[in-house]
Amino acid sequence: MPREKLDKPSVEEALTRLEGWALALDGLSIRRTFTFKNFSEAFAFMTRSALAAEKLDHHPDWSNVYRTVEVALSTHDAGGLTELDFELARRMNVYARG
Ligand SMILES: C[C@H](O)[C@H](O)[C@H]1CNC2=NC(N)=NC(=O)C2=N1
Repeated sequence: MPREKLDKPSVEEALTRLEGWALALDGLSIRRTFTFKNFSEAFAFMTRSALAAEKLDHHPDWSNVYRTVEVALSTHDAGGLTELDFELARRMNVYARG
């Protein structure tokens, strides 16, 4: 999976095909807040996402409060967004659907 930084038009195009995520104000990450029925569902989502992150060798910046999970994805090594961020975001959207 490529780790080259995507240019702004590519980021904007990828975002139009990605439900629920927004570009951070600084343009360096994409963000989404997921809300679940309860803590167990939130934590199950985090477990699945963590395993996917390990497989991709690409890891979320996230925090969990009770039944919400706030996620920011960026590629620190590239100093911005890459295809890996969008791949992990797509997988997280699938896991959130249950
Ligand atoms: C050496 C290792 O591949 C890198 O440090 C990876 C690990 N996971 C990572 N995750 C994220 N989100 N960004 C990175 O730049 C990154 N780099």
